[in-house]
Amino acid sequence: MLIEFCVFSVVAASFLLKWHLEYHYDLFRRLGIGGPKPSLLTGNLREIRGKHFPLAPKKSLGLFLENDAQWKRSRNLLTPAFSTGKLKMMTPIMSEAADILVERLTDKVKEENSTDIYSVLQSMTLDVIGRCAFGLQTHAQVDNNDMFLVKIRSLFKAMTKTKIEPLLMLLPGLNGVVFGLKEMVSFFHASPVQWLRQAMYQVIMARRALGPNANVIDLVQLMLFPDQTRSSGIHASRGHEHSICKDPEISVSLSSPKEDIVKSLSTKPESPKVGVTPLTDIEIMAHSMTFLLAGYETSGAVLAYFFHELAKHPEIQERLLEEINDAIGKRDIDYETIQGLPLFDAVFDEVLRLYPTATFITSRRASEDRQYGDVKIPAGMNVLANVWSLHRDPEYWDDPETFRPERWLTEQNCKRKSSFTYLPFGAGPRHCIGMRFATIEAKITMVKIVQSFQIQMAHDSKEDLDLISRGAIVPEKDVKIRLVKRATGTRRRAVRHC
Ligand code: HEM
Repeated sequence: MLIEFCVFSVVAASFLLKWHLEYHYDLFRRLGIGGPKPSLLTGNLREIRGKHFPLAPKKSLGLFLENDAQWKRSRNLLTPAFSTGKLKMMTPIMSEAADILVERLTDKVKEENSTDIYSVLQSMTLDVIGRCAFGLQTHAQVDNNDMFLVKIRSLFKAMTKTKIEPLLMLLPGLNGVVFGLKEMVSFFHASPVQWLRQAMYQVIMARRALGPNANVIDLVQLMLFPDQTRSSGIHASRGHEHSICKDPEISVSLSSPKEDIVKSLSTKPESPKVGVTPLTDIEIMAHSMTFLLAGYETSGAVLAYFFHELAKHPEIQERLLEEINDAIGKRDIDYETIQGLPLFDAVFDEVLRLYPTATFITSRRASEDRQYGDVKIPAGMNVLANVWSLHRDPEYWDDPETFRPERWLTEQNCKRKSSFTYLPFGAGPRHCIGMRFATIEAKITMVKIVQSFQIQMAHDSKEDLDLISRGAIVPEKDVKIRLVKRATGTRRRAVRHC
């Protein structure tokens, strides 16, 4: 009897599991959404892994993770930090980082026939975001062992290597448990996330100690004291030493023993004002981490794609140089001078059309049931825009696989930017908050590079880059190019270290 009961239970459980999986995998068909037929055991996992799609596009911190009223409040509080005025103040920092890049590459040209530009650019974008966002004088460009660089690299490496995706695909209910466990592990072990949080925490504490009148205006300061920094004439910080600040009074070492960060951070906002509830320390830390990761990963990859395409198109480089000479001449590059460079803008737009690096983060949750033709989107469902395919769809683009910046110089294609067929930075109220920051950084860097070097394909360059997805779509390994120094380069700006 017991044996019969056991056999019956196993058979019944198998039928139930089969029914559950069939029902689960049938969702898209029921909603009228086409696509490859899922297998009973693995769903569409094979197709997804084969094409290197990411599985958790919205797993991040800060703004990425927030929704509805919470997101709206944060976005309102953070938006002024990216105003034209604030960005103008940050451009000298970007320009200085680009000068260091040129110097570093000048040295490399003497020694190497082929340079991996991707790793060099990652270091530069880390220095830029470190300084503009947190006033940190990271030295990633000149020191490969810079702790921020080491930790951030190991964080992204770990993200590439994750082996839990298949499990989460089969049992989506485990999502919360797995991420909770990961949080716990990172809390008790010195994971890169823990180290970076610790660093952010120390910046926040140091800045709180300095108060609203500290003579700096970076993102942390703007988040801590939005009202004070909004109206004042204070300027962008050129950065502090790794121990956070040169001021001995608030100097703190990032390698100091671990503290219970979450407990010691305030969860109540300081001095709440009528109408606006300022960000709490925990929120500021989450937003800081988001800016750090978003600013480092996407911008480094986009600049690497820029180099790669220019190496393949020397004629465009010469036209860019002409444009710089006509529009800027010997003047220094700043916020104003980079505005009048239409060909540069076109090249930037075309790079982002072919390589929309953040393609898999443009998603929205449906707030109500909607019907689009035969497709039904139920309330609560997450919908992801497949920007990569959209940007290469022959229905919208002539010769879509070809790098052709000229397409952006026609009025018809310029209009396309506002028609939801071109979405490198997303769209609507939730579009990338760092869009102008990233654009200015890329343009300043590339103007200085084109002024200083000819970019060529090296003997070991790849015609088509191998790409991987780890949240953003980034080069899998090196991006090899050859640089030849031009006769006249950029002048090194006078650097004010204070
Ligand atoms: C070339 C570089 C970059 C690209 C291609 C890029 C792209 C994107 C995209 C596609 C989104 C989603 C937009 C949507 O859902 O409509 C996004 C969101 C976001 N980006 Fe960027 N990004 C870049 C650089 C940056 C930088 C430098 C920062 C910060 C300094 C940043 C911070 C953010 C944040 C915080 C969000 C979330 C916005 C929200 O949900 O309100 N990004 N980005």
